[in-house]
Amino acid sequence: MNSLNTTTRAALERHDRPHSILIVDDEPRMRTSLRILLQESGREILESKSGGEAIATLKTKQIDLVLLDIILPDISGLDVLEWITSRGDALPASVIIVSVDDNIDSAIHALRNGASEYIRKPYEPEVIQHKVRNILYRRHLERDHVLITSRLQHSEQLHRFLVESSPDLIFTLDNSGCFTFINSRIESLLGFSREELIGSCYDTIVLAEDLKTAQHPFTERRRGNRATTNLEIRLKCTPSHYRNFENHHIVVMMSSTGIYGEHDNDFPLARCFSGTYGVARDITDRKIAEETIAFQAFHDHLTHLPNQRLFKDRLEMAITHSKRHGGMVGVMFIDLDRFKIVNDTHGHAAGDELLKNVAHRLRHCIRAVDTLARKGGDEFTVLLPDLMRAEDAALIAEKIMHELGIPFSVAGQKFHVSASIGIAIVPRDGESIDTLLKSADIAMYRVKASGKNGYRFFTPDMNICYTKRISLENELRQAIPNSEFELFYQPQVSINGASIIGLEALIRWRHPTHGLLNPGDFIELAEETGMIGTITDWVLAEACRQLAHWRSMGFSDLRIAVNVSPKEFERDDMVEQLSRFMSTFQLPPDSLEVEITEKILLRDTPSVINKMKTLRERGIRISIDDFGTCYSSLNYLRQFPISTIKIDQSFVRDLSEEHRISPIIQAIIGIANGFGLHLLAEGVETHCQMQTLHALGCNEMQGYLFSRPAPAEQIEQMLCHTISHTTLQSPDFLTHPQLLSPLLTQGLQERPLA
Ligand SMILES: Nc1nc2c(ncn2[C@@H]2O[C@@H]3COP(=O)(O)O[C@H]4[C@@H](O)[C@H](n5cnc6c(=O)[nH]c(N)nc65)O[C@@H]4COP(=O)(O)O[C@H]3[C@H]2O)c(=O)[nH]1
Repeated sequence: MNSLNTTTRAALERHDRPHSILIVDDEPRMRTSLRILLQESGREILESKSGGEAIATLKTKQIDLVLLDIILPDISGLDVLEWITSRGDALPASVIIVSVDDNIDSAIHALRNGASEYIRKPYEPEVIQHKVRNILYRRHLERDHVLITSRLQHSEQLHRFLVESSPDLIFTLDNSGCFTFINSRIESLLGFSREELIGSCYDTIVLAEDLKTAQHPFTERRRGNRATTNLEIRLKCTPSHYRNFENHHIVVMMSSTGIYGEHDNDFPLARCFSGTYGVARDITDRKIAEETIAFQAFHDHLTHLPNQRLFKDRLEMAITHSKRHGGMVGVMFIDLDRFKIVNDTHGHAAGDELLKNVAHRLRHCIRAVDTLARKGGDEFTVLLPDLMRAEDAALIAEKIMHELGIPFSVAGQKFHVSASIGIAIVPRDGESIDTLLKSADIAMYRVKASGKNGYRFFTPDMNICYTKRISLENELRQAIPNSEFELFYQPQVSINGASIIGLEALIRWRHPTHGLLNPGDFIELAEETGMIGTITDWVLAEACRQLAHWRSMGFSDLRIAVNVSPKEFERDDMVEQLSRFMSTFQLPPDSLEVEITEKILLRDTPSVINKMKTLRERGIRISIDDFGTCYSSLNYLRQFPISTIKIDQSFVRDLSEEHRISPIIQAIIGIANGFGLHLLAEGVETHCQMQTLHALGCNEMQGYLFSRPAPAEQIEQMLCHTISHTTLQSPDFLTHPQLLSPLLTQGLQERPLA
């Protein structure tokens, strides 16, 4: 350690500083004669007349030599000497005792206690001058020595600090590759202690797979530009020091250079190679980040399967290979059937989990040389690069269908998954990536169109069907700007009051060439392509506008039901959008009913519940379409603030002359009564269905028996007619159910618009 304090070192470092001499004697004459005797250039002479004064000067000034009398008025000169030597300075002041005391013991005592010389008074001037010169010269040398030693110590300390606190591994190896030095970073980096590594070969810390690469850098003899720089190598961690990643090693970037020491005795001119010096920087985190980025660029983040970029790259290679060497390549397009329902009813977390499980199973259906990629959503593609026969692709498709046929278990629930698979073959169906993917996609759509859950090979005639779908999609985009949508309305009637109590708004698309299209022809496409949002907004605005118009005509109790698809109901701005339309057209809240499907209840998400609660708080009615088809539990009805349930037409259809009893309908009516909900049966087509429903206690109905969905103008005429037709009484109506519709129709013919 450096024993010089900063002041001392600073003083020592001032090389040109004059030597300072302190004369300590109570006799002024003695002091003056010594001053005269010793005065020369490069010397500074100071005087003290007592021991105390001498110590005070020594405390504040850097003194090289003290000429010290023993007999002083206060303390003894020997005490001053003891004070000087006991201070522990790196270079204490030299002391010459100048005394009248001729006792040999005093001299011995003084010399033993650190005095450099003992001169008896009276002294020979030459003697004292000579001794002072010698001491000052020796002191000069000592001062240099102390200074150099201090600088060395300081420099070593600094280097040690730099090496030990370096974030890099710093080491030296002898000429046989064994560690001679290694900084403490090794412990935090690999878990080895320095002691166990010193003397052992570098291969102790190098990963077995990298030993060959490590051989040169760890025994590096070269220097300068030719030496090892920035070589990546993997070092192993001790078992107790595994980091948070699987590989149990770290990656370092290493640089090393040869160390040359003393001259070799046999070759005095050659510098002798004594070992290798190396520095290694931990770049593991950077490597992991790089690998992650590279992986993410080519893989799907949910399933970790190759993404389309990587898939297309491999497909291109397979096509090139097939062109050069012949052979067939298969391209499969897999689309899970009705997967949207899983997302809609169970939420995205369950959907994602299911997709991961599906990906896992699909991976086990293909060979190692094949590539399974996720295209996005519920779509996957498979590359079969080395097919012997096209039929082999069919075998794989069958295997996939069989595997998917086994139910999946996600979040404690069972899911049944099926897929539609389209297959295209190189070179038969094309030799470009886009053509092949498109062909497989078209074949997959053909499977979907013909009932899903199957596979098909692409055939050229499929193109026609595909082209139709694409053009329908393009036309759908233009339907709103071209004002091609219309709302039809179907009356909802009260049997007891024999009146129209509400209307269900049902969208129609007046297609320029295909004529009037029902929602079944385009709503699914609108949902798939994301166009449903714009369509819903248009429907809501138009229904509110129309209702406001009818209410202004005096039909003030009329209400309208509007269908909102599950995906749309999830929209964040759904409630606000609805409220905005209602306030624009100044409609009372209970004049609007939002029809949602039972599937939404199954989602059971806080967002759905909150949205429903807000709607109800604002007075807007909510009805459940197709009630009873999804087996929703009674618990849902308690939890969700519903106002109306609609008996699905599939249950109504079952009611006939022979089967007038329907346990399901009875149960639904019981539930509605029990929960105090409105009840409405839809799809009522026959007299018998109406009477049975009425007998069971269902009073509100909708169906072709009363009226088909019709354009607003026709509905307006119906409304005017029912109001004016006072003869229509409930008992008549029940016994003659056809009364309403024909009468309305007659009314349409007979009565001009009011
Ligand atoms: N066989 C038979 N059918 C009857 C009878 N009475 C009514 N229908 C039909 O049954 C459907 C009732 O509507 P929904 O269950 O809400 O089912 C609707 C609804 O879910 C959906 N939809 C209609 N308009 C819209 C809309 O504006 N937005 C959304 N998202 N979906 C809509 O499309 C579905 C089909 O609508 P539409 O084709 O208009 O078909 C209507 C209607 O024409 C009957 O007595 N017998």
